[in-house]
Amino acid sequence: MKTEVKICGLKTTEAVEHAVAHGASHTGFIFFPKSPRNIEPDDAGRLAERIRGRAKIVAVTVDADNDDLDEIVSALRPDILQLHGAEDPERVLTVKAIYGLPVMKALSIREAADLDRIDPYLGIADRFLFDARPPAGSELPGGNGVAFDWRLLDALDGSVDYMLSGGLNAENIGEALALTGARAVDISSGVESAPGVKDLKLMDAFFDSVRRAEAVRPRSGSKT
Ligand SMILES: O=C(O)c1ccccc1N[C@@H]1O[C@H](COP(=O)(O)O)[C@@H](O)[C@H]1O
Repeated sequence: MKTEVKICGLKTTEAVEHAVAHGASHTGFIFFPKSPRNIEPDDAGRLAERIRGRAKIVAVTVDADNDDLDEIVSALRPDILQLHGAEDPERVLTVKAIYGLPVMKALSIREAADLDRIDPYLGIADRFLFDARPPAGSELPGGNGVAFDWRLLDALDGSVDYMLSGGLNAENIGEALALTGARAVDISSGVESAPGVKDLKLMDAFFDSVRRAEAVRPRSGSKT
């Protein structure tokens, strides 16, 4: 089975079209003003129209209120809402009820106990996104280019559906996939030449590494 790849933080036509043409299953648009990847909802909507139906469109938000979500959902018409803040299970349920969209809840992971935070969202979040804890002083809850210890996911119940994220790049994705058996991955700064600037060659290198890792993956899909 092909690994799902989400290229996140897209801001240009070139980057969006390249990502999808080269195998991105998901495209991510960031709505967080402090991020170098922040995009206005109308601009994201225009970009998304170019690839709608060919890849899933993901709106990435951080503790957004209903007014902001209304604007984002109306302009982007996303397939998935990625909630990357401190949204509790009740808020996830509310967002799902209002917008009728699947929610991918991001959780930051640094130590084994962080996996306990999954439980309250089971049956509520449609999918999880596991990212690293932001480094001290970072203003960004994600997109920091920092990885966590992927071995922590050994303790994960195999039925938990998730995207692996945080500090992935063409050099480490093979090891990340081999260790975790992840079926879906998410990358942002690892395919950038500068914060917020997507690099098409780095994207190609990442897709190549994912395909190489798939070629040696056990057919059962079990972890190596
Ligand atoms: O990328 C951002 O700037 C961002 C801002 C606010 C919330 C989430 C953000 N990014 C998410 O974090 C992952 C991991 O990023 P990276 O690969 O470590 O740079 C990214 O794919 C987004 O889902």
